Amino acid sequence: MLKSKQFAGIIPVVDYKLCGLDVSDQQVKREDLYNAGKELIDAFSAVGFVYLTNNGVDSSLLQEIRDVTDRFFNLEVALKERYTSKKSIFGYIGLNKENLEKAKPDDFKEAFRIDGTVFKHPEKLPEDICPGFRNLSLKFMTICSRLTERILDSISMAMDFKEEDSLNKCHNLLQTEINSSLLRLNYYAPVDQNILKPGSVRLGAHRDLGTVTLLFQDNVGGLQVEHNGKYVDVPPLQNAILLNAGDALHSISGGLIMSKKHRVVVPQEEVKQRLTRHSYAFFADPDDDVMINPPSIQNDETTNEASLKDLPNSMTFKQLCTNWYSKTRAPK
Ligand SMILES: O=C(O)CCC(=O)C(=O)O
Ligand SMILES: [Fe+2]
Repeated sequence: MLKSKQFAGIIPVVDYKLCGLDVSDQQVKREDLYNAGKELIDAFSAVGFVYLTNNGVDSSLLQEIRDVTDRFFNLEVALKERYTSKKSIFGYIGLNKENLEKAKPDDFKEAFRIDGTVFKHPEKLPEDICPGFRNLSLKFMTICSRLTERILDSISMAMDFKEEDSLNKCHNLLQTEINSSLLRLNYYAPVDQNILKPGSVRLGAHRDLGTVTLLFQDNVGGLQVEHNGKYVDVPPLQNAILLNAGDALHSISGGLIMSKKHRVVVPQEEVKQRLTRHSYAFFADPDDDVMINPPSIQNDETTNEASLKDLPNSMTFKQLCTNWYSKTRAPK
């Protein structure tokens, strides 16, 4: 039974005011973390997604991030491509350069990926062509990590995990190069029907592979989640962060928490097609050396899940990413 009283469409809404970042580490109460955790788990096990309101992330920071990303993505392609890395997934990725859903044309989006290596190598950020990018993105990543720690505490307590098995113990190394957690700044340009291939999506259907994703989206819409065999709209909710569980949390929770497929479609209305869509996704992953079971096969035609059968029952998260995800999915 879902305890949440409020919903946005089918997405339960959890009020995090007693646990959000406005409350200091010293003041936050275990009981409040536990109660919120119970609501999160209810939502994750029913729909896989939940909106978190009163989370303490400052809306003026989000506006600054939006301004700086608008400035960056509006630069000439050749300038942005100076920040595309050939060796890693860090940096700029151009329009139609990725494909999360093999049956569809390439994803109609641009993005900039920032992982934990940035704290040692801030020169990987495009500060010279986009002043302000560096400080803002580092600040934003730090805030996302802090909120993630609270959320993982809430979930661990509500799951009755022992202190030594808590989710935060598996995410000790957030913001380092031995944890693959990542901030992806997504920029979905206005859709030009003349160049769009039939069947195009802004982001192909996929499941997230880590523990929990914090998604900040504007009010344009287009995100859909698979629910009871159908794709259902996720209506934007102002000032709320959308959380969704990934495959790693599905495994760690013994299958209780659902990692649901989702996608971003091109809006039907022409007025909406002419809008730019912004979203920022912070993907929290377990540390590289955390032992994890491969997710149970979820009948997912978008990836080659059959290859899961060849995997051992338990391996490190890093091995899982290298042996399976990198062969079956586009990088997150
Ligand atoms: O842009 C969005 O709203 C969804 C992004 C997403 O699902 C992802 O980045 O994994
Ligand atoms: Fe996703």
